[in-house]
Amino acid sequence: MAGEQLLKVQGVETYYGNIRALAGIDVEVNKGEIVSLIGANGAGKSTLMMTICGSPQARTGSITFDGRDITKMPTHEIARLRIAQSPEGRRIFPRMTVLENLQMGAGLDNLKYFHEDLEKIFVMFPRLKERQTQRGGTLSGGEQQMLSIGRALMARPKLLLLDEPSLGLAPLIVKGIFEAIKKLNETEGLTVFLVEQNAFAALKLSHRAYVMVNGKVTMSGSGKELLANPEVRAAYLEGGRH
Ligand SMILES: Nc1ncnc2c1ncn2[C@@H]1O[C@H](COP(=O)(O)OP(=O)(O)OP(=O)(O)O)[C@@H](O)[C@H]1O
Repeated sequence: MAGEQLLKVQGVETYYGNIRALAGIDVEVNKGEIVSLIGANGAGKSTLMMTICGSPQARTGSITFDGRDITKMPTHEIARLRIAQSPEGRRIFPRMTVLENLQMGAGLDNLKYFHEDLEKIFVMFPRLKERQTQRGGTLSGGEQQMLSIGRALMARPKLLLLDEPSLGLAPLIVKGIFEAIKKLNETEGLTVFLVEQNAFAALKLSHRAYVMVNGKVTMSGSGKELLANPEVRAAYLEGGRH
């Protein structure tokens, strides 16, 4: 049901050796929401995404997903609960074709929906349909991003985690990808947690957002509130495209 809590991150600390990358994070995502996490390089955004997926694991605090404690669950079990990730850098399989990459995303559980889901993704990203037989590694950056999102969607996620979908892409391509995310949310009720350096695009798209600085959440609010917030504007929006 829309509005119900789906993900709750409470007091999470994550370390790389002795270095504390997350210093007590509290974040919530409700069903049907698009929530974004913005912040500068090195703030810990990707680390939070990875911690939700169980690698690295949180040293303290708790992560609950769909009513289950996933804090110490191995990554493959977390994926089975239908959290799908489109990671930073896309990580598609470069030697496999577009179609094979999408098949890999579907996994064995979803084979019966394969053709239906594939058609949806081809409607969303017609470019992928045209390039079905092309190897992933030879796609353009934008096409690889579409493939990475498409592959994550083939898993029929309850929660889609997107790490920097706009990275290295031209503004027009970013616009197309963000519109596709918005449409998925509106038509299918897909819940999305998005990490972005492109704060303007992310805040415009999101129902709610968190600002992260040095491993801590320093601000949160609706996308609109944060877009209008002078501190956010000065730190993340001045000089940007808006
Ligand atoms: N594998 C690792 N080993 C050691 N330190 C790491 C590792 N990965 C990240 N860090 C450190 O943890 C901190 C948070 O990094 P993280 O990648 O989560 O930030 P980010 O907000 O996603 O940044 P960016 O936008 O640049 O990707 C940084 O100081 C980074 O150097």
